[in-house]
Formats: sequence, structure tokens, C-alpha cells
Amino acid sequence: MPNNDIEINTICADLESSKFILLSSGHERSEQDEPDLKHAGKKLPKIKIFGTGGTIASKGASSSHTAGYHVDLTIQQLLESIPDISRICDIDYEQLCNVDSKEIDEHSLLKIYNGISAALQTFDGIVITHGTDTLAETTFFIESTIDSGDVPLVFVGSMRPSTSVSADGPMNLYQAICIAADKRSRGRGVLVSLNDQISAGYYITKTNANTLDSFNVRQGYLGNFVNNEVHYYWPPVKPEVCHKFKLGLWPGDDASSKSWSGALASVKDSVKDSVKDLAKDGVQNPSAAFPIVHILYGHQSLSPELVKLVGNKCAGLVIATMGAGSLPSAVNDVVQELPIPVVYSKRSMDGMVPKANMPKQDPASARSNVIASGFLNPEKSRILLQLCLFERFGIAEIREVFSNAYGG
Ligand SMILES: NC(=O)C[C@H](N)C(=O)O
Repeated sequence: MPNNDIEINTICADLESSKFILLSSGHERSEQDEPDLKHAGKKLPKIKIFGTGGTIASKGASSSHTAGYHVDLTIQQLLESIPDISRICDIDYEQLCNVDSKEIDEHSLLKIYNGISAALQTFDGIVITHGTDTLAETTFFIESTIDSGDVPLVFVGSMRPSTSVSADGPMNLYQAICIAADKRSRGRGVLVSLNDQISAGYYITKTNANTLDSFNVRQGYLGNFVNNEVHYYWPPVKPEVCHKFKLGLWPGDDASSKSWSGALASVKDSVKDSVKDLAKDGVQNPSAAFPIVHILYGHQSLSPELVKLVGNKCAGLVIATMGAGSLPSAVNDVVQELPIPVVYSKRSMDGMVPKANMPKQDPASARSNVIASGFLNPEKSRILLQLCLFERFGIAEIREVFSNAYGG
């Protein structure tokens, strides 16, 4: 069958972007292809697709280059590279930003948060394209801050740029849209679709910097996608241990119940600066700014001076400890003198930091500032601590939140 160009009608309000042509799908259709809901007289699900950049939107110098590429494609161009989906869903698309995910910061997170929050009112499923390097941080943040009810939020990226031989982006995107449109994806919260696997955004971690099989999820994959079929291994479920924060609410200035005056002072300063920047960028909800939390990497001869220096420049600190909470005694001593909460995470990919391994402190004391991260890695611990500080939680409440992840 010839591969004719196909016209897709979308539900964009803007006429200019409400149609696009599939220039070259490279895909011959057959009776067994994706279910044709449109011609079965069924109402098509409405799917919103947000573009944020990443390798999936990148071009390299030649078809054999899989490194040294740059972000260059818009979400509209990405959609033009996938097979016709007009028989299974109506789509609307929007570019939120177009960057390598190393550039995703609090501003971009808020744009993604605001985009998803608004789209939840109207759409049956939402797809977000994203670079893979920090994808797990964004999915953790979104699962922790948005209750999407039944609406699936499917994040997708790729490991090869669009220009490479066997680029994985188009298939990954196609699968993500099919997953978002599939009724069986409802009630599962934030999902990640990559390399034919479906995972929970809360648990996923990037474990390989180069291969197509770049993500790993020790809690197990939720399902897979093979030849236009979505398969789930489990009924709908959301991560039980996830603490939900309400970003829209700024609790005001009454910090009377909190014992962390040092941390709160830093929080206030960082909030002031961030609010200015956010307002400049025209981001809605500028009050939702985040306190600064840094991460330090533990190693032999880690300098207590460095820990002190960094600890005095932030509202919270995460340390990737050696083993299950190990740090040199001199570092433990300095940490306990800091006026901020310090989360002990781990540099090992697997396992957890239990609270039994924290340096001995008097839990009743206002100075007991060390918290175990449980199974959360340093980058997820950082986001969780930021959210706790944003909510102006005191040390006991922060501990309680981390205890969901079996730390505390
Ligand atoms: N595979 C990728 O998407 C990596 C890229 N550097 C990014 O995170 O944006």
C-alpha cells in the first residue's frame, strides 16, 4: 500500500495549528492496526500533548550521531513524525518550553504543573514529552503535587535524537499517546512510557546514560506496549507512599507552630527572589516559589568545611551518603550544628537509608535536624524536602513525610 500523506484534524482552537500533515509515517496500514474508534461510532478521547524538549526533540549532525545533538524540533514537528492517530483520539498540542532537561528548573516545573492542572478540566489523557536526564524528577514532582483523578499523565522521551538511524522518539511518542487514550490507563496517576515499557513516574529512575533501556523501576513495570496493544500487569493503582502537596496554597506568614526559624528565614529570602523571576516570566501562580535545597555527594575524605559552607547557603540539604547513611564522623558533627533540615540519602542506586542509621540525636531536641531518606534517591529527596519547606513544615512533619518512604 502506498504511504500517502495523511491529514490529521486536531481540536486546537488556533486554526493555524489545528491541522497538520503526516509527511512520512513509514507505516503501512492493515486491518489489524490500532482500533478504529472513530468508525466504530465511538466518541474519541481528547488528548492534550505538551512539548518541553529533550533528546526526543533533538537533531544531531548526521544519522550516525547519538551524542552532541541539540534541541531543535517543536511538538508539532514531533507529531508529524508519528503514524496517524486520528482514528483513536482527538489531539491538542502546546509547547511549554523547548530545552534539554538539564535546564528544567522550578520555573519550568511550574509551567508543566500549570499546564497539566489546566488541561485536567478538559482532557481525557495528557502526554508530556521531556528529556530523560531529569524526567524522573519531574514525574516525582508532578505525582507529589497533582491529583489527576482518573486522567492518565503520560511522560515520554527518547534516547536517540530524531535524526539518528532507528530513532526511538517517534515510536515512544506514538505509544505514549495510545496509552493516554486507553481506558485501562485511568486511575494510575503519572506514567512513563519508554522503550515499550510502562512505569510509575513516582518510582522510576534513569539508570543508564546511553542505552535505549535507560530507565529502571525496582518496584516493577506496570505494563508494556506491543504491536498497538497496551498490556497492564496490574489493575489501576497509585503509589501508596506518595505525600500529596497542594501548591496553589501559600500558608501565609504565620510560622508560629514551626521550630525552624533559620530555615524559614532562608525560605522567605529565596521565595522573594523566585517570585520576582516568576512574575517576570509571566508564570501564573507566582507565589508558588521554592526554597533552595542543595545536594552534596558523599565520598572518602568529604570535607566538613564544604558541608558547613553549603549548609549555610540553603534552606535544606540532602547528602548522598556512602552505604545506608554513612558519613565521616566530622561531617556528622557539622551537620548537626546546621540550622536547617538535612536529609541523608544514598549514592547506591538500590536499597534504603533507615532512620536507625542516623547519627544519634535527642529526638525531643529542636536541634534534631537529620532525616533519613528511606528509599528515595538524592534528587527525589531534594524535591520532597523543597515541597516540605514550601509548605513550611517543621522538622516533625518533614520526618513524617519521609517516613512514608520508609525513612524519617
Ligand atoms: N535522552 C535525553 O533526553 C537526554 C537529554 N540530555 C535530556 O535530558 O534532555
